[in-house]
Order: sequence, then structure tokens, then C-alpha cells
Amino acid sequence: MNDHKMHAGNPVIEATGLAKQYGKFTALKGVDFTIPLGRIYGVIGANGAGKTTLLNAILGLIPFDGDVRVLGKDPGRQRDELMKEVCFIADVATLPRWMKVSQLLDYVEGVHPRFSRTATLNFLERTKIPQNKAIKALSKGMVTQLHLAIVMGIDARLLVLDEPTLGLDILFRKAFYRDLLEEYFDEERTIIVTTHQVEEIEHILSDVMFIRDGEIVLDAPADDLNERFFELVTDNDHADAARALNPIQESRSLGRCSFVYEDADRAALKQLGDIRRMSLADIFVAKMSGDGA
Ligand SMILES: Nc1ncnc2c1ncn2[C@@H]1O[C@H](COP(=O)(O)OP(=O)(O)OP(=O)(O)O)[C@@H](O)[C@H]1O
Repeated sequence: MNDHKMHAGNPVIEATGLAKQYGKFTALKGVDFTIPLGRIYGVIGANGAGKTTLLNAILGLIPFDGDVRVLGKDPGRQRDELMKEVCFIADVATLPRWMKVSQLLDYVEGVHPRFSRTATLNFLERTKIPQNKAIKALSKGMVTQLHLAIVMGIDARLLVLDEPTLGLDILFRKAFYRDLLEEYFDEERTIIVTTHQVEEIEHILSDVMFIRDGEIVLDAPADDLNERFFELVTDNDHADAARALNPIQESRSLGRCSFVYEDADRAALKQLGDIRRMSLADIFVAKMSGDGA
């Protein structure tokens, strides 16, 4: 890293009242958040919740209302400067189809001052992508793999990944997230990732942001979630008492009742049945179905 002014914990992104209107439709309703250096943020939301809009605003790709600073810069006005420190991969991998893989590497090496061909080649070695083939001759998954290999070669302060593993097989998806954590990430970088395959990224996230209908409904360190959210499994006899303690979700199967709580009295609920840890995917579903959704 050339710039040593930033330290782990310093804010990389600060957004206040970030809003986006598409005609009469409000895609982001004036959200506030701060993302520090040295974190891996998972931005999770249903289809159309506003995730891509949020990322596009951060990257200065769309006009928006509100105040956003990314690495101290205004993404709308200082996009070119910002892009020297930011790397972005969108859900649609767009690479020049006529180029050969080796030509693409030459090209990126020429335009990106922080590109390491060796790092990219290390990742490419694990794929079946031949360097002398044209991009148009690669399978869809291979194009995404190639795109990711290039991303891994770019020494960026902020890496933004919007559905990075779309169209990839499960083996590569797992390997990608493992490499991202073990070989790319360090405390001088921040990664923001969106995906619908929550269970696959749960183990790498340091922080979680849930978005629903253009609003942030949860922004918390991943380590806090199992303290804040839990499930109570109980029988019919205890259901009324459990319901009285304000669950955010209730369901019933095979004669057992399940209640999900947020910031509730764990000690009192323990008296009513079994308390269980929840996966991130289950917390997401509960949070989306509860809270007046
Ligand atoms: N250019 C646009 N013009 C009009 N509406 C748009 C435009 N882009 C996005 N929207 C709307 O804004 C809302 C948020 O879209 P966005 O792409 O941010 O959602 P998302 O959370 O990324 O969804 P997905 O998980 O399906 O990719 C959606 O209702 C979408 O239809």
C-alpha cells in the first residue's frame, strides 16, 4: 500500500442520508452508515431491495442525494481518483470478448498501476482457462473466474463485489471465498460483498447489513448476531408465554412451536424451552418477515 495514513477501524465509507430516486420510485430512502477499514461487509437483501443501487452510489456510478465519502473522496465528483484505490466487480462480467486471455492480462497490466500479473496467474493456474484462448471461447463460468482472477491481482483498498460468484459451480465458489479471505484480505483492505447465497459467505463476514425496501434494517458485527437473535423451540403449553415476549417470527411444525427473538430476555425464555443458535440465512428470513414487513 502506498498510503499509510489509514488504519484498521478508520472509516472507509461514510454515508449520511444516502437516497436514490428513479422517477417516482424511491430505491434508497436516505440511509446512514459507516464502514471501517479492515472489514468484510455482507450486504444482504431480497431481490430489488436496493443493494446494487447502494453499491453504484458508493462507486459514483449513479447520481444520488445525500452525503457520501469513500476513502475521503466524493464518489460523484472524484470518481477517477477513487477508482485507483477501489476495485469493483459487477454481477455481469463484462470483458472484451475478442481478446485472448493473455492480451487481457497485458491490457490490465498497462492500465492498472496496482495490478500484479503474478497474483492473477496464481489464481488462473487453479482453473482450466487457457491463456491463448479468446474470451468469447470461454464458458460463462470461466469468464467469471477470469474476472475474479484479475480482481485478485489488483491491490485495492476497497473491493466491491456484487454477486461475484453468480454462474459459478459450488467448488469454485467455495475456493473463491476461501482465497478472498486467506490470500487477499488483510486489515488494510475493506471488502463489500452482496450475494443471495448467504450460507456460503457467512463464515467470512465481519459485519452484516440487511437492506429491505431501500432501508437498512440491520447493521451489526457478525459476532453480535447470535447474542441478539435466537430461536426458542417449545411446546403448545408454553406458546402463549413465548408469544407474550414479542417474537419477530413464529412458526409451527410437527407439534413443536418455534419463535425467533431479537434483543429479548434470554434468561426468561430459557425457562420456556430450548434456545437455539441461528444461521445468518435464518436470521435474515426472520428479520424480513418480522418488523412489520
Ligand atoms: N435504472 C433504474 N430505473 C428504475 N428503477 C430502477 C433502476 N435501477 C433499479 N431500479 C429499481 O430500484 C430497486 C432496487 O434495485 P437494485 O438493483 O438496487 O436491487 P437489488 O437489491 O440489487 O436487487 P437484486 O438482488 O435483484 O439484484 C428495484 O425496485 C429496481 O426495480
